[in-house]
Amino acid sequence: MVVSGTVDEPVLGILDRVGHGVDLTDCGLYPPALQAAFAPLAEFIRRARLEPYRVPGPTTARARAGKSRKATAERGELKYVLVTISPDGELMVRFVMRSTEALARVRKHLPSLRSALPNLVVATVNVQPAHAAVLEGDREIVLTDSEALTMRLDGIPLRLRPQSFFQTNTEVAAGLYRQAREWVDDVGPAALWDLYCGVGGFALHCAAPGRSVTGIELSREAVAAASATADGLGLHDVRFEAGDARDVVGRLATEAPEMVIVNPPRRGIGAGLARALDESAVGHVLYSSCNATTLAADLSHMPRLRPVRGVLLDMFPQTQHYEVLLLLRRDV
Ligand SMILES: C[S@@+](CC[C@H](N)C(=O)[O-])C[C@H]1O[C@@H](n2cnc3c(N)ncnc32)[C@H](O)[C@@H]1O
Repeated sequence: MVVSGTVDEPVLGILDRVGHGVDLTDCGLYPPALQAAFAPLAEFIRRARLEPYRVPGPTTARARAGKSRKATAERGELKYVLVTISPDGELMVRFVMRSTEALARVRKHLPSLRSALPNLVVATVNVQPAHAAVLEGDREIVLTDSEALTMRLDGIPLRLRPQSFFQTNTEVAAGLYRQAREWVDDVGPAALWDLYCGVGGFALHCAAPGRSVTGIELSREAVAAASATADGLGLHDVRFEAGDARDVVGRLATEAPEMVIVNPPRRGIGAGLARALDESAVGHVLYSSCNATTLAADLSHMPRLRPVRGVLLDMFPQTQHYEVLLLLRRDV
């Protein structure tokens, strides 16, 4: 939620085209248990005197002439409140602030927030000093004993830490992983790679006796989280490596698994990895994409891998975005 309004009347939601806050706390997208957190969070903002950050407004003629700096000056501290609820009903709340100016007040009043929200297990302050449309900064200050939220999907306790990626819509994510598992089991590979694996959603869902699964992901934190889940479940044939998925190009030529899952960011996997998959001995690719444009571009570099099954998932309801899961099979 973008925080706007005033310290006494904070508005949680989005900014409209002209920068005015729009209250979205009654949006039907939110699960009721998440929605129930908004009023206590607004009360916390009032109590801890967390002044909402104000985007520099449209410049006045005086300001444009350099006669008044005030008209465009940034004010306030609190930019966003990022709220995640786990399927078990636990909350992670991250306050994205311009600086650490209000940190002591956040710490001081946190106990009152915790009594209002007993299901709050992870609370952090993220410092994002830049005036840019960037959701979070590099510095994360954890205020609770716990640093991770357990996202239990189909009995698999995925560990979500602040700054790690998690699919936006947990219920749809569970459906996505179930669909992937079904198609992977139909193919029945003995060796499977999960590229761009994050905290291991696909890899851990697709584990099976006699199947070796390797997840590769850039974020070391996510790899540590995925490995901890695999260890906790006693899945010894599922391992995770920190690295760039595009660097598997060389390995694909010498030790190609029977099947590869890719779930890249919006930019897609790119021509290099797409061509390497196309030219490898990989029999099936499962491509989960949140951007059909880059998916199409990637597919154009994989002419020997034909889409044989596809499903569209409404991962981002009430937006024009969607997730696509495609099963590609090598044309022989
Ligand atoms: C769309 S998310 C998918 C995560 C995971 N598959 C899931 O279901 O939660 C993309 C992931 O790719 C990771 N990533 C981005 N660029 C990468 C790269 N070049 N190599 C490996 N991982 C990358 C990001 O850190 C992020 O976790």
